[in-house]
Amino acid sequence: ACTRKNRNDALHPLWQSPLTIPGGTRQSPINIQWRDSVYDPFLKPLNISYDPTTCLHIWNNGYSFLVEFDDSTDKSIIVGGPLENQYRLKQFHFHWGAINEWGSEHTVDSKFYPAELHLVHWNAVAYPTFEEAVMEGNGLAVIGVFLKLGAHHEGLQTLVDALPAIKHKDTVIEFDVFDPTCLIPSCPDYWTYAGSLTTPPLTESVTWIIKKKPIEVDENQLEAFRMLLFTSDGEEEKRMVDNFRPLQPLMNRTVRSSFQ
Ligand SMILES: COc1ccc2c(ccc[n+]2C(=O)c2ccc(S(N)(=O)=O)cc2)c1
Ligand SMILES: [Zn+2]
Repeated sequence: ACTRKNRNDALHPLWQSPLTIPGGTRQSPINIQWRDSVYDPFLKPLNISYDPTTCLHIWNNGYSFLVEFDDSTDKSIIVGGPLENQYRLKQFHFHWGAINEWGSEHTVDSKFYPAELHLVHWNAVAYPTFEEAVMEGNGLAVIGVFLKLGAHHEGLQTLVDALPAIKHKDTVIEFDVFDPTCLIPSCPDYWTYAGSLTTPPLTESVTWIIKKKPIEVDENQLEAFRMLLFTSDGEEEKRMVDNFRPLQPLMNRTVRSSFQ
């Protein structure tokens, strides 16, 4: 039997750093208790306008796979909702489980979904670079969309077809045109709360916007996520699964809803 020096060996490198931010008061993810969320009539509809040609590439960064966008202009932005001004789309990625019983980062009334999509935007009005925005309380806005097992998702299949080419960590392929709007439910309802990045550097810079309605994907599409690897080509293979952070304490926060 193999002997591990310590438990950390078992953990993906991402989690070998401290899991908690000392003095963290607004960490993510959290459980969203539907009946404790507070309807805010002043929340605006979220306005999403993405230019599909700003899509650059899809890559495996060793903790998820992400599709990155050219964020040097205001061509792909979100505005409205709980946000003070517009935020630029930088990338989207997913978190998922080894089986369909879990995988999402946020939960709703303690229910896990098999996966969760994060569309990451930054406040280019207030800050000159993404790296600076990551360090500021109003620097980032992430739209969270739950994935549930159900019908085949046509838009997602375009991504799924590219995954075999980025099986290993640090592999990347061109991705010329993709409109992530097809991955966002048309139902306008969302919850919103002040939180953090869910991977290091775990900075408390995210306005979370969690869509109430999930999108449906089929078993083959979820299985395609699970054939990705955390590891580089030539290393001992470790399947990329369970890349979600444990739930964090709500502490002194209220989750607001855009719907009654
Ligand atoms: C300043 O150094 C950084 C900054 C950001 C980094 C990062 C490493 C990985 C991911 N990021 C991210 O941008 C990032 C991390 C987590 C998330 S999440 N899962 O949407 O909270 C979104 C984006 C390093
Ligand atoms: Zn994420």
